[in-house]
Amino acid sequence: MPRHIARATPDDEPPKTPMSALEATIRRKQRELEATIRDMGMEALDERLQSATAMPLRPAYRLATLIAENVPMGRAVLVYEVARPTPETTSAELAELAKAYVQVGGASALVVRTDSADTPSGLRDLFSVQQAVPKVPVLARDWLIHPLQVCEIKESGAAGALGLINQVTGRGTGVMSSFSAALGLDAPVEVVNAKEVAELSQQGVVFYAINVSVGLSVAIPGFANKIAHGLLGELPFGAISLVGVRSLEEASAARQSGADALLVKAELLASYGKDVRALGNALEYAVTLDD
Ligand SMILES: O=C(O)c1ccccc1NCC(=O)[C@H](O)[C@H](O)COP(=O)(O)O
Repeated sequence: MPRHIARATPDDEPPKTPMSALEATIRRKQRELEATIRDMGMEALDERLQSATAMPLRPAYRLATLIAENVPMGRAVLVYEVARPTPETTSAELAELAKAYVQVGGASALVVRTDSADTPSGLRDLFSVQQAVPKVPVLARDWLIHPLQVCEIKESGAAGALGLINQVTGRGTGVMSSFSAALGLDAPVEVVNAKEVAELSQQGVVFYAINVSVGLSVAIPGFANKIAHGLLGELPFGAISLVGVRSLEEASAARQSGADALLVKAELLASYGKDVRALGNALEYAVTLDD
């Protein structure tokens, strides 16, 4: 995705600051949600939000629980991203890929993209994958900006969501985080600096996400690992961490820096093609800590 979207300005107008790709995505998301809420009506929206809180997910916090069980044994939880290999891939094919990741590839949890820019049937994909691997926590990956999205994700049977980004939701992050928690969902909050961690931990946030590709337009070897290492060191005692990794080297470095769970991103999965077993073995080797 390009970092900036260039906008043509007539010669007599002062040049405008280019809209970042993130801003453009969030504006699109806002438009999509506004249309959904307009069709649904405010009353129905209120009812939907209330009934979701009245019936929280059971068991709750499946990913956080899995991490709490594994970390004391010295094991990292590997969360694989189940991405469509081609735009034509169906929900059923995605579910088969998910099964392979769990049964042969060593995934302990999965993430499915639900944004309309990635799939025409995000919530169906999420539902199909969760049905295919009922014992495994499956999370949605989307841009989370409204509680309605959290309800939809819960209603699809998922265990949680990735995509609550403090840089995007700002002062609304606390509300989104506690609403997700009230529904029993895991929704780690993506942070980029120590100030955010300090503010969010004051608000009771305990599960943090680190995306090392954020804001890095120049590929300096080892720089992303240093960022992850620094942020992991800022997390309060007892906090849970999930770090996104794009290579075996990043997986190994994140683990050595103390990451509890790793989001194994589509780039890394794709680099092994169909050899899911080889991928699982390589990852296991990369994240095993020497005594
Ligand atoms: O993308 C990550 O590395 C990541 C790691 C841990 C938890 C969540 C993560 N991503 C969720 C997001 O919503 C991303 O910030 C967003 O999709 C942008 O991702 P990218 O285009 O790969 O920077």
